[in-house]
Amino acid sequence: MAHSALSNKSFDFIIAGGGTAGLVLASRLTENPDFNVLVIEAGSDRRGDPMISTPGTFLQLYGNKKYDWDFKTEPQKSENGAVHCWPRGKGLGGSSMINFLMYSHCSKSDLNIWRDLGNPGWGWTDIIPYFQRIERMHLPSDPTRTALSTEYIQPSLRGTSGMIHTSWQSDAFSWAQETWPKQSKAMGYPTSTDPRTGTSLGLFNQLTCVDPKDGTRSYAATSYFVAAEGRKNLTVVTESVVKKILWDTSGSKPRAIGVEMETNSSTIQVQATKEVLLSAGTIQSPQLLELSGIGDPTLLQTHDIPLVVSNPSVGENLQEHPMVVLSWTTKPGHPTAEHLRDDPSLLAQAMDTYAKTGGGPMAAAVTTTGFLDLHSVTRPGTDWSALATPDTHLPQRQLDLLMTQLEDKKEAVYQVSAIPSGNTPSLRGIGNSAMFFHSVPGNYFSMSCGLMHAFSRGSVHIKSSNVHDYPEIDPRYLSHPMDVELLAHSLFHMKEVVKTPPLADFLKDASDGSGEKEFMPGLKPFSTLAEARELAKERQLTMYHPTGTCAMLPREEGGVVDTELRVYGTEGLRVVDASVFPMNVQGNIMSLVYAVAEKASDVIKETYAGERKANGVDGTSH
Ligand SMILES: Cc1cc2nc3c(=O)[nH]c(=O)nc-3n(C[C@H](O)[C@H](O)[C@H](O)COP(=O)(O)OP(=O)(O)OC[C@H]3O[C@@H](n4cnc5c(N)ncnc54)[C@H](O)[C@@H]3O)c2cc1C
Repeated sequence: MAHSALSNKSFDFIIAGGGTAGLVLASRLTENPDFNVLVIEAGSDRRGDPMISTPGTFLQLYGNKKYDWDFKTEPQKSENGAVHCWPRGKGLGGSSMINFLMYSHCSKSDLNIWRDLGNPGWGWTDIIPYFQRIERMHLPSDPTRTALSTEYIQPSLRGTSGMIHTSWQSDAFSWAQETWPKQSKAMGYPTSTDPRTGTSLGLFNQLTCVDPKDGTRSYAATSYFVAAEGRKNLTVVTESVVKKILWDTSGSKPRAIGVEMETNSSTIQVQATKEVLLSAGTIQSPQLLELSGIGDPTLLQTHDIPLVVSNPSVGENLQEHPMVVLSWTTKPGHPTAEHLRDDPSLLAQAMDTYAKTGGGPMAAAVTTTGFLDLHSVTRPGTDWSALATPDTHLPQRQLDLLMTQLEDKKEAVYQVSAIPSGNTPSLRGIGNSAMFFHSVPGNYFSMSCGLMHAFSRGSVHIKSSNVHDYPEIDPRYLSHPMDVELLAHSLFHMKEVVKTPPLADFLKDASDGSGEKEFMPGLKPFSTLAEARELAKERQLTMYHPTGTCAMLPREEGGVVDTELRVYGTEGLRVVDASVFPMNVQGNIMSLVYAVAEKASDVIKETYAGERKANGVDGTSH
């Protein structure tokens, strides 16, 4: 549809943001031919762009405004003013279009905590069917099963006919991938089980969102959107920005009746007869609420935005997975990413293999990951409960639940990952691509430890009434002392891991006789906890998993949406994306974003099922 033809047109549902969650909604809602749906997406349709579809090019997308909003955080007080780049996907598919393709899973306890926070219907058993519905898992070939030790997966727990392809590469296994599960055994970690069982510890090679048919990225635009694309009841406009929600304030509650949007340099209004659904993500869904008059009255007044609903919780409760990375020098003869950097003929060969077969190194994403509990990583003797200090940004109930998970021997406190490549965290404020594509001569291996349940809470708020002004993002990284201590301990543990064979056999010994492995140049040695704390502050990075800014919680406990994801105090308005997570969960969160959107689609369909019957559409009585 021509953008101009949209003006004053009406739809049953308007979805603001055609990202990960937005395209699930679009696809599922238009299964009902009676629903007329409009999706408005700020970015472009990048299907077919090899930079997106080739798994091996993802690290080059960050900071490129063609694909990435390229947000920056506020200077972080607890990190001597450090600024972090926060990439977010801009285009059909949103962040699923640019992410690392890792297909992970939350724990049973993570979701039961959601339920216990006042969200009946959102516990483990409630959400599991949606995980099944999302996934189309491809069994590994025999060489893959042997090389990557994939036997921990229980196929019976997995979806095999869903929208998102999950698989492992079929060739070009790296020494790091083959060694990783063996390292788990050598460290005495628990034997890995399928994360779908609800608990999952140890190191393993996880699934990635790659369609093995041609080795391409499987994401919201190539799956959910493709399934719905030809439907007459779906309209998708790209390169168009939702500016704010339109209201009817004549009833007892303000009702969302459409949106104001900018398209082709003009501003138009489009009507929604049933609902407006915000799926603009953790940064921009709260931005749109505030621009539309829902938020803290003082903040809205500062920006001359008329108050529609007072709710100071909008944009609060921001949570992330902070992580630290260490890198070591590899021994000669073990290929790393730097070999591709330094030898253009190797890169050309990899590209050629990918073009001809859809395989080779360019078809591989990161698989080497795992989860560890507190006691597997930290040094004995720390009084963790003494570090659980109250914080005005962290509700006491959340603090208590965080402590329960921290002390639970079955729960992951850390996600540990590895890649055969160096990393330069000092460039965290310059760009994520620059950090990975470092220019330090030599070959390296990196390991990271990320906190699954951070204690620090931040916020996202508008800086002006203009949708084009990026909001103020303040994760308040490491503002809680627990996070600093947990990361500091993990730095010591990583040093122990790399000193243990088989991994130790691939890394150079330090030349100073210390018995340590040789760090990548520029990395400061540390031997005391005080030094490790400082290093954690210098090297802490984003894991790209912000959540929680439009939390599904009781309103008096910081909630923005209820258990049907309706925005408190309004009618005809829901938020469906990662911003509704009340508390962050273990692992890479995309699978849960898909699951939340699948469940939301069911809830919305159910809301109007009665209406269809009442209208006699199903041939039933009035
Ligand atoms: C670099 C990176 C790596 C990651 N790696 C992984 C990984 O390997 N595995 C994993 O599980 N998770 C990963 N994640 C996290 C995961 O991808 C996201 O949490 C998830 O995709 C978020 O989905 P969403 O629907 O909440 O938001 P998004 O998918 O970001 O969708 C929001 C959409 O709204 C659009 N939008 C915003 N504002 C407006 C507006 N005003 N008007 C119109 N459109 C608008 C945006 O352009 C975007 O398309 C990663 C994320 C990033 C950024």
